Amino acid sequence: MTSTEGVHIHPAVDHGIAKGSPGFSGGVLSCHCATNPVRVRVGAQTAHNHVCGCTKCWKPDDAVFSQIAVVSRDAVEVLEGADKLEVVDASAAIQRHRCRDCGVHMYGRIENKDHPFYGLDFVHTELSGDAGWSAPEFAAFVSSVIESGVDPSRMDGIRSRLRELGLDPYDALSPPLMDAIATHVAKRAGALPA
Ligand SMILES: N[C@@H](CCC(=O)N[C@@H](CSCO)C(=O)NCC(=O)O)C(=O)O
Ligand SMILES: [Zn+2]
Ligand SMILES: [Zn+2]
Repeated sequence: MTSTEGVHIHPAVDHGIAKGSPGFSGGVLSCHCATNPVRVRVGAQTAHNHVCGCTKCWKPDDAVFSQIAVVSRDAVEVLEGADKLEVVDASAAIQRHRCRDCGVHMYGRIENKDHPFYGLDFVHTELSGDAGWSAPEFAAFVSSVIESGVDPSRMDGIRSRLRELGLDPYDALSPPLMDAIATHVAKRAGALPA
């Protein structure tokens, strides 16, 4: 059996996963700047929280995965420090707005109205001091951690640890999200009724 001792995923899950609170209605995310932090209000509970191994999502120092969830873009408002925000990659589907001083990603927005997830922003709820955010439910883009330099020999341990935590590992998004994407594509192509 593969040992999971000493396998770190992300600080928000390494010591057990906090459950979301019923009725939780959001909070304020702050970047890591000691002075004049960027502050972003997320005025609703998040959904589809997951850990993500892709190279594009922001990870705290030494974490192998990011933790990221979605929320309606209407619920996201920059309260302070808008002048410090810059888009990491304007050509990406998810335009991640990061603090140019500390590098933390404050929200990721989809501007393409044809994208299956248009209307949802991506946020890292660990940037909030509030408890009650929706709990991570699965692990996405697990094989992608290799692209960040993780030795492939560590993958058995990483996948075992994810399963131990109850975060089923996938090399893309979870099956329900992949089905939602495929349904959107099929409707646009006329393969399914709109
Ligand atoms: N192997 C690539 C995968 C990058 C990727 O496709 N990431 C996903 C998930 S991010 C949140 O779960 C994605 O949808 N990306 C769109 C975008 O970043 O704009 C890698 O690791 O880079
Ligand atoms: Zn900052
Ligand atoms: Zn990602």
